[in-house]
Amino acid sequence: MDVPAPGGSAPVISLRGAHAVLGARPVLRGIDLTVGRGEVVALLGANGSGKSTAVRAAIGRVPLTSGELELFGTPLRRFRDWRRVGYVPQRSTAAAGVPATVREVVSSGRLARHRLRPLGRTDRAAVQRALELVGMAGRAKDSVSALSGGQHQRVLIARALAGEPELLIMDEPLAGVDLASQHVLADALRDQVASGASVLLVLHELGPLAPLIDRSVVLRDGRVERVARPEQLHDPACHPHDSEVVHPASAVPRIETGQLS
Ligand SMILES: Nc1ncnc2c1ncn2[C@@H]1O[C@H](COP(=O)(O)OP(=O)(O)OP(=O)(O)O)[C@@H](O)[C@H]1O
Repeated sequence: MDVPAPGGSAPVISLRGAHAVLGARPVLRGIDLTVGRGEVVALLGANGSGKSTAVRAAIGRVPLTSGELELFGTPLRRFRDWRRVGYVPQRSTAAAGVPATVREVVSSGRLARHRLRPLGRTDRAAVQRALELVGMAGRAKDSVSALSGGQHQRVLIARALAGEPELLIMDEPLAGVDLASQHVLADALRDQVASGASVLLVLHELGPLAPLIDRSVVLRDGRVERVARPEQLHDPACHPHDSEVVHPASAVPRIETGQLS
């Protein structure tokens, strides 16, 4: 049985009893993860605990050996509306070395919306807005290969924002990003959330994003170890397992809907 999200609408992500195997290794071992509409959920845990695999499973990029996944209330096998989802993978330099400008890379975030049609005025405005949100508008004409790692990360985030997704998934968006830029990203995210977006973030430290986070889900060895409010994780970067336990998510699914009280 699925758990209703706050407000009664279907959760944007509903992953239930997810198991996944990579190579011969069981990496997800029965994960429940629900993100309700308008919620900001942080996925925490030690290296190798399965965070990246869980978010990739949550968008169907890692097949489940058992378990269920629904996006916006639709089972994955029937879900087609990918323009509602923006995904920023774990830091990659995939676009580096490509002879593309910052604006071109960010514009590619509109692909799912405009397909092969040329960018229209609305598309261009969304691209410009995304560039401004991450503080990269001044570098729009530069080649991405001329950017630092942190700037590159901001461009990839802008690419996801340009698609105006209802669900934004970011895998370690703060990795290698200086504190000033982390605040820029926090402001960009706050803006998205204010306009109704739901967000799933993989993080090692909450940093300036802490005030935005409704719920933290801590993974350990491919399982949900606990679900907590951010303030209950006094130092998630160093001691993700020392914090106060609220409830195991699997035992108390109500918490997974963000109804911590
Ligand atoms: N392609 C793969 N083949 C086999 N094992 C894999 C593969 N990708 C990841 N794994 C293993 O799955 C486990 C979980 O990896 P995952 O990247 O999901 O962890 P993580 O929590 O995101 O870690 P980190 O904090 O280091 O990014 C690790 O033990 C990893 O070695």
